[in-house]
Amino acid sequence: MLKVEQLSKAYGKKFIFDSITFSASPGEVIGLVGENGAGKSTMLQVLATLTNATRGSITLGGESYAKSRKNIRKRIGYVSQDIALWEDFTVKENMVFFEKLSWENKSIEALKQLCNDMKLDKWNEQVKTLSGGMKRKLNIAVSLIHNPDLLLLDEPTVGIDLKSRKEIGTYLYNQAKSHEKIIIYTSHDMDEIKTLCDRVYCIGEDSFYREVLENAGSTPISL
Ligand SMILES: Nc1ncnc2c1ncn2[C@@H]1O[C@H](COP(=O)(O)OP(=O)(O)OP(=O)(O)O)[C@@H](O)[C@H]1O
Repeated sequence: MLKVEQLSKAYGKKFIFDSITFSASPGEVIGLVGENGAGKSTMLQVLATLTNATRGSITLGGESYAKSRKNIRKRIGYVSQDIALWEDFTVKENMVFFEKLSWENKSIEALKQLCNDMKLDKWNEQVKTLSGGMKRKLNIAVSLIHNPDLLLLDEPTVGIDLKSRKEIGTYLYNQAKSHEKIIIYTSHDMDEIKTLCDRVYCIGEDSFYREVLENAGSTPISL
């Protein structure tokens, strides 16, 4: 269980969000929505331990972020909005490179299977020759190498075609359900959010998103 209590983040005197409380259980897919600048990426960065909260507490499976930061990091997968891959390396070389940096030992076969499960079959091709959708899939596959309990994805499906979007969505959904992972992801695609998410949290000024989601039959929760 991820528990976020009275979490605030400020840059200087400006609060990006203030006193936010929510939780997520293993197996849940959580959508985080809000307008540009609402603080979605900042929230994911705090949850990913990339930046510190100003106030509040976070625990993952009972373990405190404040007390066990190093250990918590091993349990988190994070995919930023920007693709973070070696463009001149092949898919295989990227997977092997990031496996060496990770805390897990995975065989080449297991790494290849991870890519195949995502319908990413360009194993021996250089990343720079892949489409944007394929790169996004590889970025997600890299984040899963160490088998994280909590997967944080910042707009994982932005700018990619419907087929790849659906493949990524289905894959992530199955990851949450079959492997009891908590997935929190941001998107501006409300159809996708409605289809995939068990729960939707709205951050910042949320009246627009609330209305769109409610009209689509979803019940978003304001943070
Ligand atoms: N390192 C930083 N220093 C100061 N302000 C920052 C920093 N990072 C983000 N911000 C500010 O925090 C606010 C929230 O930004 P954030 O990127 O979290 O929004 P977002 O909801 O993810 O937006 P988008 O939908 O455009 O990705 C913005 O006003 C941004 O300018």
